[in-house]
Amino acid sequence: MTASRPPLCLTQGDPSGVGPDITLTLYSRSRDDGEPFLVLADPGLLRRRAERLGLPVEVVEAEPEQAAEVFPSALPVLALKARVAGEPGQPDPADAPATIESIARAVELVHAGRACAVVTNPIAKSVLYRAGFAHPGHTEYLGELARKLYGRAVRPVMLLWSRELAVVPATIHVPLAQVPALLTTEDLVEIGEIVAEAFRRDFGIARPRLVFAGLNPHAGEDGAIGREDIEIIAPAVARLAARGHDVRGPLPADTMFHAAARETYDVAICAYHDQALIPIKTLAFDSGVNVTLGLPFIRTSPDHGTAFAIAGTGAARDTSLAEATALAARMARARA
Ligand SMILES: NC(=O)C1=CN([C@@H]2O[C@H](COP(=O)(O)OP(=O)(O)OC[C@H]3O[C@@H](n4cnc5c(N)ncnc54)[C@H](O)[C@@H]3O)[C@@H](O)[C@H]2O)C=CC1
Ligand SMILES: NCC(=O)COP(=O)(O)O
Repeated sequence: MTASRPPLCLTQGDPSGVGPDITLTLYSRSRDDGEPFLVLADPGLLRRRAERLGLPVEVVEAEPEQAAEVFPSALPVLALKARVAGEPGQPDPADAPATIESIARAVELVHAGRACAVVTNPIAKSVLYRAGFAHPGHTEYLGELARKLYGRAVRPVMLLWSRELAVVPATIHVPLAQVPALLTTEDLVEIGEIVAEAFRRDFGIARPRLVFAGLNPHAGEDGAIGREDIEIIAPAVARLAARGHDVRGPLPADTMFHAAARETYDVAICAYHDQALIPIKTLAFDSGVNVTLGLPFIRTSPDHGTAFAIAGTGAARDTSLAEATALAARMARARA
């Protein structure tokens, strides 16, 4: 950790999910030598959950500037305006305003230079939708917040990163039936540029090796099983190659994720959510990190969701959150 760098800012996530559990667990085991963080949450929620889990964690209200000093002895929490019920496993749309407030204020803190990165805890999209939340997920909401606060166009791109595999879904939280119409050559080129720049800047890879997955079985089998691979994805690959990128594709998605194939690239850009997330969650569920590229600030998150069934039981592993905080700190160092 660097004393002069502002702290990481963790959001509350859905208060009925495992976010409080993994935050408290990570704090318990990293307070002595870990990267200091501040949590934007209802302090009462964290106190109740710590007691339930039997974790001897003192929760102290603090400003971001006090976080590094407080961290070794107590969990620093910047209190939300809203209080939450946060009953483990019983999500309540009435708690949604606090969940949303936490995300929005975390972005305000990084914008003001009071936090070095946003690390989000999991939200349940359907619970927020029921409360009127108009964004598909964090990724899109963070893009909207960034546009407003920073006053410029932002194209948020979802990256799921692990030591085993890194993947980017070109389309994210959309119905599968809409995917072919949403894939455009221009958008894929823009995503490829954003991904290549991020791997250079944040991951220290001078010339990242990009591959694109095909949309159709066998990448369309020369057009016999769908033409999107030829008409949309291949031209994007050609355009990126012409700009000097190390890029291949479209590759048949069924044969590009085995061990030897993964050695040949740094990041796979996939056509849709599950094409990208199934391989990484199979290989690295406990250590995968969700990163939003293309934002004017750093955002990471554990790759898993709210896991309501195990919230408050002590069964939630904090390993993915630990990787998310470590990666956010690494990115902050790379950008310093
Ligand atoms: N970044 C985010 O905010 C994300 C949010 N979600 C949301 O989470 C909700 C639930 O989604 P699911 O598909 O059920 O996925 P999930 O990741 O919450 O759970 C899938 C399985 O993994 C287990 N699991 C998850 N995290 C774990 C942990 N830390 N330790 C041990 N076991 C763990 C769960 O108990 C369950 O068996 C959805 O509403 C979805 O929108 C899902 C993914 C990411
Ligand atoms: N499956 C990934 C996921 O749902 C996370 O999305 P986001 O909330 O980070 O946009």
